[in-house]
Parts: sequence; structure tokens; C-alpha cells
Amino acid sequence: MAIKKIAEDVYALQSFDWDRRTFDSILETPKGTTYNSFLIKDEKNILIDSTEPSMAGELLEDLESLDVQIDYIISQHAEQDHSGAIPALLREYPNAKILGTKACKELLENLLGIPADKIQSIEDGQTLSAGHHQLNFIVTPWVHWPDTMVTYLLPEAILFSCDFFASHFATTKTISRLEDIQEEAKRYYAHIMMPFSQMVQGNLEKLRDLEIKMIAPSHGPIIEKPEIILGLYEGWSSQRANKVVIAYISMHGSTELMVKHIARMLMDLDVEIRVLNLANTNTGELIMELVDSKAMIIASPTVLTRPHPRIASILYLVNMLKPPIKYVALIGSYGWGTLIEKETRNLLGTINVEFLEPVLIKGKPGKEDFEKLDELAHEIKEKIGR
Ligand SMILES: Cc1cc2nc3c(=O)[nH]c(=O)nc-3n(C[C@H](O)[C@H](O)[C@H](O)COP(=O)(O)O)c2cc1C
Repeated sequence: MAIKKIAEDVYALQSFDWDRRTFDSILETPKGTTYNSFLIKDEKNILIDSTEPSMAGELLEDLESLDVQIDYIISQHAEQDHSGAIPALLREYPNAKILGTKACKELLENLLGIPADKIQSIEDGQTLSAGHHQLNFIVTPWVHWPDTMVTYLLPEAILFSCDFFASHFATTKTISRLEDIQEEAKRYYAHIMMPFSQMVQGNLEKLRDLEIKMIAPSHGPIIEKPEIILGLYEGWSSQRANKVVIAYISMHGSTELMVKHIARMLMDLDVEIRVLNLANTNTGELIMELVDSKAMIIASPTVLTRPHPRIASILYLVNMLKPPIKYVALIGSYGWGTLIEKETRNLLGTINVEFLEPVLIKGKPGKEDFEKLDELAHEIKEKIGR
């Protein structure tokens, strides 16, 4: 664990998980992660969030080295990577009071067995005076559970943002350049925030009038130039992109010929595209590309009447993560009979997209098939330009 002073009497206590390579068994974390807890030393000592249960001992050691008793624990989100060490903290500081939203209180009781009388639920806009410091609680639901809130600290103007604006990125640097944060922040947004892009917009609106000098999320680095991450979130959540992602599988090359043809045509039409062969692409790479795409071309051969299983699992994920795509086109080769269109529509059943006329061809594509792909490319160009 590392103690970093981020302002007078304000400390970041970061647990470094350098080797972690996946989160929630789905989100890749190539740069590891950190679990960040924050201490405000004042007349009342306040701890904001905690750490993974397995790292509770390190957090307790750091608090001991800072020689503090804890009066309040602010639980901004009940998930175990932030609140899992609270039971251990309560054993060490039995008089500490826990504050969280009403939804957070219920989850802390259910997930961590914390007694109800230890937790006070707080309302949006409620404040807490620590003495010299004042904490303002802003309820920000669905970034990323229904219980989430952020805390604005005065007079320092630090926003403790929990998962909002976080990234899985184990680094000892504080961030003041866009290049340092962009990739991991985008990966995090794509997997955690994208399904709730409208809630993200609403929560950004709630923060709009605050003067924020520093953002201190509960994973990854402290961000010294808040405008860089606020700008990225504004762009990602406002769905202004117009790229086309082509995700494909081809077992014997026919579907791949179709992909190469339509990709070439779209490039000739000056459409920004990204082509991903799912046989050798990480799922995360595709999900990140979808953050700023307006259309997706799914290219799959028929396997046992349905989309190739790798395509099907991607469709399931796309349906869940709700990228901002507005148009879906299905292309692919089959041998004798196919139900691929029906299955694709089923798998994308809950996202609000327009399905374009599919181009499904028997065997190897010929001249007429390529002409149909040209028509589809023109239609896509026309649609995304609107
Ligand atoms: C395991 C397997 C299952 C298949 N099942 C079907 C099927 O149910 N219906 C069909 O029309 N073609 C089926 N095919 C044939 C392929 O869809 C066909 O060969 C197609 O052209 C392959 O496209 P590709 O060259 O892009 O891999 C199957 C092929 C394989 C290898």
C-alpha cells in the first residue's frame, strides 16, 4: 500500500494490484489496478471508501502509521472492491459511523453483513463538516450500481468520484496529460459506464457547476487536470461518433472476401472504419471501438444454422453493453440453409438499432454479391452521415 499526500491533511491510501489481469471475469486489466481509499484528517477523521477485503491489512497498517482514529467511513459504493474492508475497519474502529446512500446501506447489510445500526443513509446534497473541511455528497446513481455517490471536498475542491472517471491502471504517477489516461479510462468506460450512458450524461450535468481542481477516483491514478477526463466522458456518453466497426469470423475465406470488399468500398466512400477479425481480437478491443461507432457490420458464416459461436457471444455482450450504434448490418456466407438473421435479431433484442437489409450469400461471393455489398456500403454511408 502507498500513502500519498494529495492536499493539506488529505491522503490517498492506494492498494496496488500490479498483477491483476481481469476484472469481473470479463474486463481485461493489462496495466493492473489500484483500490483507492482517501483519508481526511481533521477534528473528525474521515475515510472515503476502503479496499479489497484481501488488502484490508495493508490499509489498517497505513492508518496506524498515520496515527488516526476513524470517526466516519464514507461508503460511496457497496461493491466489495471499495467496501470489502469495512468489516475489518469496524473491528479496529468500532465507534466509526458509516455513511452511504439508502441503496448503499441495504447492499452493505446484504453483501457484507454490516449491522444496520452502524450505517446512516444520506440524501443527495447532504453535507458533513469535519471541522476545517466540508464534504458535500452528490448522489450519482448507476455509475456504476444504483447505490453510487460522489463526494466534493471543500475548501480543496477535490471530487472523490468512486468508479465514475476511474481506470484500471496501476501507476504511481498523478495524471495531467490526456495521453496518459485515455486508453485505460476508455476501456473502463466501455465496460462499466457505457450501458448507462444516459445516466452518465445526467450525472455529468449534476457536476457541471462545481469548480473541480482534482478528481480522485477509487481505481487508478488521481487526475490533476479534471477537464481532460470530463471532456472524454462528455464525448463518449453523448453519442456523436460516426465510425463503422466490421466484426467478422471466416472459417474458409468466403465471408472474409465479403468483408474485404465492403471495407474497401466504405474506405472509397471516405467512411472511417475499423475491421476486427474476432478469431484473433480481444473482446475488449471490440467493445472499446464501439464506444465511438455509429454502425456495426456483423460478418459471420452460418454454423449449424446460426451465427458462428464467437460472433454469437459478441452479440450477447453488445446487447448488454448497449454501445451507441444506431445501425446494424449482417453479411456472411452459408452452404445450404441459414437462420442467422433471426438469431442475430434475437441476440440483439434489447438494443435500439435499425437493422439494414442483410447480404447473405451461398458459398463464395460472385459479381452480383459484390454489387449488393456496394449498395449496402452506400446505404451505410448515407445513414451515418445524417
Ligand atoms: C461446422 C460447420 C457447420 C456448418 N453449418 C452450416 C449450416 O447449418 N447451414 C449452412 O448453410 N452452412 C453451414 N456450414 C457451411 C458454411 O456456412 C459455409 O461453408 C460457408 O461458406 C463458410 O463461410 P466461410 O468461408 O466464411 O467460413 C457449416 C460449416 C461448418 C464448418
